[in-house]
Amino acid sequence: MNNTIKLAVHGAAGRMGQRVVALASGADSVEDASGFTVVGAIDHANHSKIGQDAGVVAGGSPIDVPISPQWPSTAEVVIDFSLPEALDACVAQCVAQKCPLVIATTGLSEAQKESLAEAARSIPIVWAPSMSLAVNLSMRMAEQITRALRDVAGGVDIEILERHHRFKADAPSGTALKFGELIADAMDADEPVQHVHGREGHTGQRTRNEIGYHAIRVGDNPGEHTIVFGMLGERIELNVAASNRDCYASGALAAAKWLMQGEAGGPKPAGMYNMFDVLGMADSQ
Ligand SMILES: NC(=O)C1=CN([C@@H]2O[C@H](COP(=O)(O)OP(=O)(O)OC[C@H]3O[C@@H](n4cnc5c(N)ncnc54)[C@H](O)[C@@H]3O)[C@@H](O)[C@H]2O)C=CC1
Ligand SMILES: O=C(O)C1=N[C@H](C(=O)O)C[C@H](O)C1
Repeated sequence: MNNTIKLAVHGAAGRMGQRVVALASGADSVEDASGFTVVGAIDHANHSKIGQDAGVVAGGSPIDVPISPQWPSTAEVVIDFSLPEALDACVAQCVAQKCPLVIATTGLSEAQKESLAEAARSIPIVWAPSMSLAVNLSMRMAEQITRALRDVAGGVDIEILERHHRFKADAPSGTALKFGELIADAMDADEPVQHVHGREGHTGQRTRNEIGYHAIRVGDNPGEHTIVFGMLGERIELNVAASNRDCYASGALAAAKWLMQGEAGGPKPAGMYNMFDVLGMADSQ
């Protein structure tokens, strides 16, 4: 009897989708990736790889699952690495099939975030802009540093630098925005925090109440974030960088597995979860 988790990958022909398919189908031996069977490899109907074996597209052996726009009826959990414009249909399908969902796609609109919250009333969803352990740990560290420096004499200027590959479609990264959101909360400022995206021209002096964001697009960088805490006379730079995409793929697989491990033996109850929940860092602020 096959007790593996039946997984469908949405955006399966993309850079990330390929790595999820490769790890989940055992092309490399990664602990978080064991115990899955890929039953669906979904991509856009016009993608040039439609009809090709998803395992081969991902650079491995055939797995007998074609890249297809069709949703398999057998999927028990779905991992999405696609595009904002593809996400609504994916969420609707998962709600219709009552299928737990891991959402990794970034660059969502406010309306999409609201419909995710609505969907999470009927299915369990893990939604996070970074599935990486190191990034999520760094987010907790950034919160701590922010709190520790909150009352430092002379103040602290916090700027977020992110570097990604030239193909990335959204800026700043979802991860940079999440760092900023968490840091803004930890600043606990009297005035609303201003989120300033890049600077040009006669900007005037930097205010104390802002977080700056700078998006760098270079070559094949799989993702790097640096949080600069600049004071008068010294600074801290918190840097977290991926060497390749497998930190995100294995994190997404860990999230899918976590969703399938509810207390009653089935999936987790409907609700919106994030990687802090998956990694056991929800209370470690
Ligand atoms: N949360 C995380 O840890 C990470 C999130 N990401 C995010 O994941 C997303 C995908 O990233 P990449 O794989 O680099 O992009 P990509 O462009 O290589 O892949 C996206 C895939 O989605 C497919 N797609 C487009 N429309 C579709 C539709 N209607 N139905 C099904 N599939 C469709 C595309 O054909 C493509 O194969 C981005 O938003 C990126 O920011 C990327 C890495 C890590
Ligand atoms: O597009 C990418 O590549 C990545 N996107 C995510 C983001 O926008 O934060 C996560 C990771 O940094 C890689």
